[in-house]
Amino acid sequence: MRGPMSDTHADRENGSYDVIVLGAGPVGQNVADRARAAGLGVAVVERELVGGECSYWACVPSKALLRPVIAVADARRVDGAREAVTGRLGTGGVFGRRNRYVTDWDDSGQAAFVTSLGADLFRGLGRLDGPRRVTVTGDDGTTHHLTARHAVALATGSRPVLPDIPGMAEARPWTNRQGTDSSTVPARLAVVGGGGVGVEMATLWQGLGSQVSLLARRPLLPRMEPFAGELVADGLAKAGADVRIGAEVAALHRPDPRGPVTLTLADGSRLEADEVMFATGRAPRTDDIGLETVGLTPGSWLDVDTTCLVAGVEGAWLYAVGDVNHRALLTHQGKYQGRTAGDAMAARAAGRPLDDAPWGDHATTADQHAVPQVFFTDPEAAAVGLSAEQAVRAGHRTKSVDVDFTAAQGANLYADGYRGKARMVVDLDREVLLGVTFVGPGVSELLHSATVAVAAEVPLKRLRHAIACFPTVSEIWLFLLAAYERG
Ligand SMILES: Cc1cc2nc3c(=O)[nH]c(=O)nc-3n(C[C@H](O)[C@H](O)[C@H](O)COP(=O)(O)OP(=O)(O)OC[C@H]3O[C@@H](n4cnc5c(N)ncnc54)[C@H](O)[C@@H]3O)c2cc1C
Ligand SMILES: NC(=O)c1ccc[n+]([C@@H]2O[C@H](COP(=O)([O-])OP(=O)(O)OC[C@H]3O[C@@H](n4cnc5c(N)ncnc54)[C@H](O)[C@@H]3O)[C@@H](O)[C@H]2O)c1
Repeated sequence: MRGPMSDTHADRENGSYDVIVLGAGPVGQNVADRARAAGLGVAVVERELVGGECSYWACVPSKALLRPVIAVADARRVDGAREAVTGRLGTGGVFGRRNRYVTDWDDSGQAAFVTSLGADLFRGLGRLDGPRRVTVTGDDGTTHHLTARHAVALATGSRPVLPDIPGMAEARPWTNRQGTDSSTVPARLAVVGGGGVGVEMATLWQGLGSQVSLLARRPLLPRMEPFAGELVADGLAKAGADVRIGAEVAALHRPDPRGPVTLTLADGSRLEADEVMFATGRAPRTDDIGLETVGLTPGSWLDVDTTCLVAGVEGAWLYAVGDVNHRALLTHQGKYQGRTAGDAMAARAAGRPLDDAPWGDHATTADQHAVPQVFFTDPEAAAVGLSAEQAVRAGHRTKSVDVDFTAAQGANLYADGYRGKARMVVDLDREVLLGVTFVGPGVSELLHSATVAVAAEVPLKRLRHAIACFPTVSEIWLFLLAAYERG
């Protein structure tokens, strides 16, 4: 096998590369970056926009749109500042801000970044065509046949799932795409699904002036501590949204495509809205990427090892990174996998030993122990590691400590009438943290302190010497540790 720095002009003319990356979202770009940094010849294939769902219809536009909503809510929590907030949000300014952050859905900047790495960018649909082979079909029907000496990385992301409900096609529902790229505010918006997309979209569109109904079968944010979903539901209700837990949509009717949509719920009641959005989970974009040509099942999530190699494929050449491996459907976690897998490919290509023991350079150990996540709702919900219930289920001997943020003067000074809660889950055998959850205004920037403590397994005896500044929201740490010590 040839080592790194093996791509020559002739190789590229022949479509021969060290590494081929399918999908130029944030994750694919990170694989390409690391592989190029190690001197490998890289081809990147993208069928839509370089930058992926995250840049144009997910993280970036949603946070660009949510920020003005939260900024106004924050100001309204401070006596004196509140009086200065008059009127409604300027939707022109809000949508203009979003358009700037998504570069008007023009990917030339990110495409230039990929080529600046020294990677070749192929525009078109990439499909595996047997081991180490990829075919790219462009919109204009042109075809490129590529081969990979060392690795193919599948970074094709995920798409929204629409449940099989009568009338779905007629209802022309919004998904995360319309929820983030629309520039008109529906007077009434029904949002179905109480996960991350549902709660953020409900916060956003209610804040922009829609009358939002959030329909969730189960309590909100089921993967976080229960109090997170409860406080977020309270916040939405306070903002004027109609939050219905235990609601199930049975049928949809929209006889006039320009008219309202009627939702019939399982209890027989009806709800009329101007748009309905489904935020009911994701499916992997693996149905049409040639998985069957390498013995895998089209449409499946891809099982991977700690270096992100796909299980059940001979020869250590096929990697799956980001949403497609279903480890953690988060950009930052996918990028971490991309960096780790890119480094592992380079080590394997050079014949160097792998450092894939837990927390090694070629191991994605944080995927199991220290995944951080923030929902940018009002209040924000932020968590890292295991919830109390997950920790017990994983067999740990634990103690959970809960503190109300009003204990911290920094929180009270940050927002009058601050409402929020924190929990830390302690591993009693090792006296380190397994997980931490913060819910409250401004907690998103507090989360990284907890992520460092969980990932680095900082002993609690040492953590008590990490002093939070007075008077900041971070003072919550002092009260969590004191509550733990009190027993
Ligand atoms: C509304 C919403 C908000 C979110 N907010 C956040 C957030 O705040 N923070 C966070 O961490 N995560 C957030 N997420 C999750 C985040 O968007 C995903 O985890 C992230 O986009 C995954 O990155 P990826 O590169 O794996 O996939 P994607 O971003 O989906 O990129 C995959 C790329 O592959 C391309 N592709 C697919 N198939 C092929 C093929 N056959 N050939 C060539 N190219 C192909 C696609 O066109 C796409 O460009 C959010 C998700 C949604 C829906
Ligand atoms: N800020 C962030 O980090 C952020 C924001 C949004 C999304 N994301 C990530 O993107 C991914 C996708 O989010 P999502 O909210 O689409 O999926 P999800 O799987 O997190 O939540 C979907 C919800 O819809 C419910 N549901 C499923 N079918 C339903 C039906 N027929 N009727 C009513 N409810 C139904 C499920 O019970 C679940 O609670 C998640 O992994 C999430 O973490 C992250």
